[in-house]
Amino acid sequence: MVENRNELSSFLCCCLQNNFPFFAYQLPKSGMIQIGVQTDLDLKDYHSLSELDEQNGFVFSPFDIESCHKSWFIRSDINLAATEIDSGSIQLLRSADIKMDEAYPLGRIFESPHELYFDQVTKMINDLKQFKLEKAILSRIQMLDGMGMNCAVDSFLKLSESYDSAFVFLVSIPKVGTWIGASPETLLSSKNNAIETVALAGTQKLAGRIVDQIKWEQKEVYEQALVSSYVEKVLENHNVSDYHRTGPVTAQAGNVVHLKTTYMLPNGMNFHQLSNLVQDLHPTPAVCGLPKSKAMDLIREIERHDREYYAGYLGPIESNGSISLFVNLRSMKVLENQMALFVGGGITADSIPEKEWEETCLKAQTLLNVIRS
Ligand SMILES: C=C(O[C@@H]1C=C(C(=O)O)C=C[C@H]1O)C(=O)O
Repeated sequence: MVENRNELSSFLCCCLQNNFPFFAYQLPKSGMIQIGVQTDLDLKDYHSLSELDEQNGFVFSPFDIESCHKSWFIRSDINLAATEIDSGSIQLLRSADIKMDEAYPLGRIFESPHELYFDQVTKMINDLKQFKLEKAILSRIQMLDGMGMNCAVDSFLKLSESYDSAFVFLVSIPKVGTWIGASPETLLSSKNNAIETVALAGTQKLAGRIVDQIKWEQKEVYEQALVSSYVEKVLENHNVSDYHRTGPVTAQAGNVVHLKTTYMLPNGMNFHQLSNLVQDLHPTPAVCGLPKSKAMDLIREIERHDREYYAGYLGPIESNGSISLFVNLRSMKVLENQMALFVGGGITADSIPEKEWEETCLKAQTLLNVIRS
């Protein structure tokens, strides 16, 4: 826990209450929270990451880039490490007062109860068989009543204290939304000359077992292999061949484990090349499916809610070309007096609806165990 937790908490609450576009995040294994605040409401939306070359800030992109949701860039006009925050830091915010007079549009949040999810999985399995698709990801929303804006900062801080190996974030854009999460999945990261992407899929309950001794069934191995071969195809299309692959190994994410293959890419890719790679990687078959466009159509047809930024990507980018982008998973959209928790899982022709429901409950617990503690 950071020593100045109270000051940090007041600072983040002040950002929220005063409608600043801002972000706070903790990179995996960094143990350090970084904060960036944009001091006006002139937000930039982008189509391709390459438009953001040499900028410092944070990107927030939706699952479906053809939807009404835009990809946003938050500038970090104020850039602070959490440890630097003291009572004087709030003065910095006060000097840039940007109170908005319009209310937030909250959008349509549609919870999928057990019965509906069960029916949707069954339909998805039938469609996968009928149209010969390999995999599609079905998601649902669980509403958390009585936990809203006033719990946002505390929930973020608790997640940052509990999940050292996740990308823990709190991001807020007026009129777009406030999101919190602890993602286990890197989309693409390039820092200190190490460029990395992963293929993550397959889920089991950890249940007190030793991570390295966990065995996987054929269905999960197949699901994860689909993601790996997709990543490899994208790399090949971008003429990246001399990468180093590790795995698949079992990786822990709170109370669940996944299968994960890590790809270390050759040094020296510039921002433009990385942007193009992101464009093609997203959304991976870990959150959309295969073949991509048919899986996307199936998701649009079967899911009744709008994923918005769930299963999109987000993270900091720096003017020196560093990027740390993660998939927006194990995350919640914060509403006035509720939170909408998004969870999903990969469906194949062999899926069993009840097991798929249980998997989403397990994933939801990753967040619930911590924020309700
Ligand atoms: C879709 C989610 O997770 C993704 C799907 C997984 C799966 O199908 O087993 C595992 C990890 C993630 O890539 C989620 O957490 O909502």
